[in-house]
Amino acid sequence: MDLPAGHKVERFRTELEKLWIEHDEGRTLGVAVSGGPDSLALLLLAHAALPGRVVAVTIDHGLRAESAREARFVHELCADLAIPHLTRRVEVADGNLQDRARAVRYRALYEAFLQLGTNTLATAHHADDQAETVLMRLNRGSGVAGLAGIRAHRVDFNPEPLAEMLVVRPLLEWRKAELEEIVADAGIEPVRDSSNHDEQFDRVRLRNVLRDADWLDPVAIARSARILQDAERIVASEVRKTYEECVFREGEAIWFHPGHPFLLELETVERILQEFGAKPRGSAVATMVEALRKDGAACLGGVMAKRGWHQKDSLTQVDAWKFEREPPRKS
Ligand SMILES: Nc1ncnc2c1ncn2[C@@H]1O[C@H](COP(=O)(O)OP(=O)(O)OP(=O)(O)O)[C@@H](O)[C@H]1O
Repeated sequence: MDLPAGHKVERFRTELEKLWIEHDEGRTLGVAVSGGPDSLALLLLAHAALPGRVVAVTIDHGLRAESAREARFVHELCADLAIPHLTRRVEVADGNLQDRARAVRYRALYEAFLQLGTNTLATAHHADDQAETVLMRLNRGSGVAGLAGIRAHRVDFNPEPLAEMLVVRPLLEWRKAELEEIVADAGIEPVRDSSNHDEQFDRVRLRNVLRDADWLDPVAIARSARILQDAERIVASEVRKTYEECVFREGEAIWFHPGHPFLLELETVERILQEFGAKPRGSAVATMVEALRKDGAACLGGVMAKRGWHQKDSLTQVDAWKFEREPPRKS
């Protein structure tokens, strides 16, 4: 089997080193491999860049008839490359199938990788995935966190056994076509998931639009998302400061002293709403802040907000916004 060319392996190694915080020579990298072209390319790149330090896991959701066969195919490929590999079968209850399947998949991945001796795993999300995600969120009026897209790295927790998991996405600036080429050059026939073409999913419709719009550049979109991931961290620290200095809890009510840039008011109000257990969309929170600025009153997610005088202390009254739970409606 032909492994990826040297310059591709070098490019991958450079990207991985940026993400692999506290990288040390002996550390093992877990690769989540579905058997599709993207994750097979990730497996080949990782194997070439870190020989003897890669382990892999495949999750069999059992949602498609061929899934057990596909997991066996990945297992055999890993055996050929001497890569330790585990398959985990998971059950997904009905409901929001994709979200639910994702949560169950990550949990199972974490447990299997811990069993294989690593708490670091890579997934094969690439620039085309990132561009689809960012465009879908732009179209929903998302804020900074949404537009930051798929995170290049994130830390998560596995409850049992308790472990900090580092998830890295070293392929976010690679095009899908480049990954397919790596797999084809190795002479491997990847698994094809038919739901990747199902037009009932927004993502697939957008994928088709992107394919036909050759003037849109997914790598450029992915780079912007990366900048926004930094911006998100900076905004988060400003929001923490605003929260400490300008938000006051009084009994069941929360007061906020406004007069900040729109973005800070938006993020702070979103956090206040979360304190009441509400989780509205970013675009709805933006509408609420606009209404508060203009009319001094707004309701969202069971929380009402009104402009009023906040008696901050015996000497100071501040023109502020007061947030309270909406009273139960009379029948
Ligand atoms: N069945 C699976 N087994 C192992 N890894 C998987 C499986 N499905 C997906 N992955 C990993 O997750 C990556 C993204 O997959 P995909 O785009 O299908 O999932 P998603 O639901 O959009 O992503 P995510 O769940 O991470 O938000 C894959 O490239 C692969 O690394």
